[in-house]
Amino acid sequence: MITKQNVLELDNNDPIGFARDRFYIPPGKVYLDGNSLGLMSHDTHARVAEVTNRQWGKDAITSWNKHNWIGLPQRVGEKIAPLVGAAPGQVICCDSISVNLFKTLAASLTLVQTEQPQKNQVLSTPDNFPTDLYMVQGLQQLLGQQRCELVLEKEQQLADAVTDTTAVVLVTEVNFRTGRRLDVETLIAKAHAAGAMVIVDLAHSAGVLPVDLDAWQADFAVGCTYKYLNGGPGAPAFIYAAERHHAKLQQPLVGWMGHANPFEFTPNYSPAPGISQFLGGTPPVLSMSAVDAALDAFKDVNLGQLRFKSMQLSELFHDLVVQFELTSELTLIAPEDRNQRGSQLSYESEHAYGICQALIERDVVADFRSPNYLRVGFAPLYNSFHDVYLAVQALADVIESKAHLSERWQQRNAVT
Ligand SMILES: Cc1ncc(COP(=O)(O)O)c(C=O)c1O
Ligand SMILES: Nc1c(O)cccc1C(=O)C[C@H](N)C(=O)O
Repeated sequence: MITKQNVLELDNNDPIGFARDRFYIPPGKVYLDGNSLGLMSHDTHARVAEVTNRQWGKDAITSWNKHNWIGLPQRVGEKIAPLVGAAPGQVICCDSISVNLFKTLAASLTLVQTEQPQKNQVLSTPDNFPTDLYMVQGLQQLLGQQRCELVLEKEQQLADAVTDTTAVVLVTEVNFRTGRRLDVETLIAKAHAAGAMVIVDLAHSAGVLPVDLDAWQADFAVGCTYKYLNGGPGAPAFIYAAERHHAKLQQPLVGWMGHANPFEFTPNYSPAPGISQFLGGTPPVLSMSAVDAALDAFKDVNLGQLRFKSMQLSELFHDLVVQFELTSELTLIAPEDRNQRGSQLSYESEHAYGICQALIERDVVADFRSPNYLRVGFAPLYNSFHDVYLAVQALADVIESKAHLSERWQQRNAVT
């Protein structure tokens, strides 16, 4: 039997508990939606004020040099790099995951097909996040099936589905619906043995799992900064490209910021060396500055301890769900083994939307994913064990009072 006292002890003994004070916690709320939008840190709030008040407000255009706005994509990329196991010079902050997928898909197809023109398939999973699949479909339309054909295989059979015609494997480490974490390292080894490249989507990994791109020998990776990196709504994404590919890189969205000498304004494109050639247009200075400041919340936080706490949080949540006897309404679809999960739990329920809305009414923020999943995200930087206790208490209250069955939940919001 888990008691409130046990839970408070976990908080008292939490070696990274100090990080919670770095964030604005919405007053009176338990926020378990950092897997969709991370919370704002005090540093981020202060930086946005500084950038608008002083940099833009007073120094205006001189800030490109004076405050090094122009170097933000590289600077922020270098700050993300240690969180994803990348040595310097391989990560840059820019665009959205979707746009970065387009660039890395095109670049990897070109690299593979230069040596092995018969390889035309991009292998992925039907339950990948839709934008990942749409980007391949768009490229397939543009390049034709001879150069790009999307092939889908079940997540757990992905490694065995790599064939002679596989050019690129596009994999998301943590499934956004189920929270299942894939063994990306083994997948990369299998793909490489067959002469294919791998692009890893780290949307639900960066800032919460110990990602090791260099050690895994990943070819490319993409990720967002608005979830566990807490960069803010619509914050720019990042790209990783392994250094061994830099000399031969070719990506189609060549913009002036990715030029070797953008301020020479020459008519012909010549790529900047290294990772910078993935840049397209002008960086979004306000939101990229927010990301820059948000990353300081990881200062002195050990990533192993972060992962351990994330697993403890999800385990505590589910143990309490079992203790409160809620499993007849909620079926766990995340793996039972906490090692095989990212930092979220997902439950299937006929009434998942109503449960989610009734929870929000009780100041517990989780989210719903179609058709009938309740997702609960754990952000170990700022979530406490007590948060989890309060959340499951509220969940028990929803189910006991049948608040989830209210007519009011017949109509769904546009964004869930
Ligand atoms: C796995 C995954 N990839 C991509 C995205 C979307 O990427 P973006 O909106 O930054 O293009 C999301 C969620 O927003 C996601 O969960
Ligand atoms: N990126 C989002 C957005 O711009 C609005 C609302 C939600 C999101 C999301 O994070 C979706 C998300 N990737 C997911 O895991 O469901």
